Amino acid sequence: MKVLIVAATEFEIKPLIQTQKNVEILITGIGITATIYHLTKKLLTNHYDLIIQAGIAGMFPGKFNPGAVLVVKEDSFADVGIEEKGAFQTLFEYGFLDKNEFPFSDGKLPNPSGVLEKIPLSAATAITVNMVSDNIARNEKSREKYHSDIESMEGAAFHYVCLQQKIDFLQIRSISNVVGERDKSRWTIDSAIRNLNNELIKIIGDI
Ligand SMILES: O=C(O)c1cccc(C(=O)CC[C@H]2O[C@@H](n3cnc4c(=O)[nH]cnc43)[C@H](O)[C@@H]2O)c1
Repeated sequence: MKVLIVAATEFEIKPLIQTQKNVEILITGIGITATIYHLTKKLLTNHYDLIIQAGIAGMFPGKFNPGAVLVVKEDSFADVGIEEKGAFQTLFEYGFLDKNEFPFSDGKLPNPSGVLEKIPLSAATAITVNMVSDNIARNEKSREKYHSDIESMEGAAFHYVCLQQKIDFLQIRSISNVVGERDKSRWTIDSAIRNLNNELIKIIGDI
């Protein structure tokens, strides 16, 4: 089985890079734009049976704990839309896009592949943002709207490209911080990356 591992930064998958020399890796850079460009470019000339995106993420407190490693069952572009007189509407709500136009289902980007069920990790609902914010009210609105457990800056872009290209995929995220926490001394990046890579190496070994 031909597998590609995708990450926004080399830092997030350093333990994997250092120990698994035969794994093919793509570092996209942080954010939606860089992810879509670099992943699509890679897929123009290469075929993979499975693509795994791995990275850290912020959590909305409640369901999971810092350091938890999760598999994402559904992701959404949470801040792509129109803000008018203080009220935000997605492209679907504004009427620019049909919420069931492929690859969207009800405005979201689920992982439909059977691979997800074979992964022994808790499944999470995610949102993806262009702009990380410490605005508590804004973050709470996003969490309520999408029932999201975690937030990243690339996940939905990854789902979008893989669904469009009809390639099986997995998004694996470990929790490094609470969404909106900008004091990096309160992030648990080291343990999040350690746990993420341990699980990633197990998954690759089991495939
Ligand atoms: O400052 C550092 O030392 C540092 C080291 C490694 C990574 C970072 C990042 O800022 C990584 C950004 C990366 O992580 C995802 N992420 C993590 N937490 C959140 C969040 O609360 N909201 C959205 N994204 C988050 C994101 O996908 C970025 O790619 C810093």
